[in-house]
Amino acid sequence: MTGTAGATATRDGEAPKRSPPCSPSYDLTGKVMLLGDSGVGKTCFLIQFKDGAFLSGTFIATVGIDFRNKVVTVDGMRVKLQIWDTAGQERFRSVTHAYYRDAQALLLLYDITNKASFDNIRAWLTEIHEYAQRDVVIMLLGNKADMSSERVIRSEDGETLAREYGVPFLETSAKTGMNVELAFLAIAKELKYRAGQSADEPSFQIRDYVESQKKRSSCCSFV
Ligand SMILES: Nc1nc2c(ncn2[C@@H]2O[C@H](COP(=O)(O)OP(=O)(O)OP(=O)(O)O)[C@@H](O)[C@H]2O)c(=O)[nH]1
Repeated sequence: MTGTAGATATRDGEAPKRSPPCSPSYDLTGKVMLLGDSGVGKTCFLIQFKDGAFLSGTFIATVGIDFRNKVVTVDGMRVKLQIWDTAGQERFRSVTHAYYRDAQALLLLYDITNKASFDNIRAWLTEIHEYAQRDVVIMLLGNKADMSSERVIRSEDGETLAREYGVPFLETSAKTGMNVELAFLAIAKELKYRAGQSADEPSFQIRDYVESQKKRSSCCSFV
């Protein structure tokens, strides 16, 4: 028996009941990439956001590139974030460069306990300017903020670098979840704003938004 797409099977003679038309479970989609040196916590950051879990134990470096989807709701709009987790190791760079072009947002991570990962941020930004779209949204993240006793990069150093490049900055922890959701929500809000969905709203500034939420987070435990 041949069937009709979207129809539910019935007894002979009865009109087939049609399924409701497929409606996508999101209003907008955006591609986000996680970048930064190997070991800064990109995979853990993504898993914390997607599943609310932290992978501790043996570190397994990402090979190539992988992605996960998550739909977030901002101001009543569902934004599907397609999040690409890249390998930080140098030998995979040529693979990941190919994915920069159609990314709308890049989360660039360093590890606050690893000076080299912070020093390499300028080289990452050079690569981004070479391979990504000119108007790509960039956010700088100082990860592993839970490891305060091993900190070698001060928060002010991250802030100064971010200001120099005109990008928003957050310290985060993929272990505790600190500021993980805020980073993605800020990106989703910016993508929504850029898509013109908020034409009647005052203009959205991602750096101001992140700063205001950071202040709320330090005063009222909001993440
Ligand atoms: N304490 C703490 N450890 C973390 C955090 N994020 C990641 N780690 C640990 O750091 C190590 C590296 O984490 P990954 O997420 O695999 O690093 P990555 O940046 O994806 O590395 P590549 O795949 O090689 O690019 C793992 O042992 C994690 O458990 C964090 O926020 N706090």
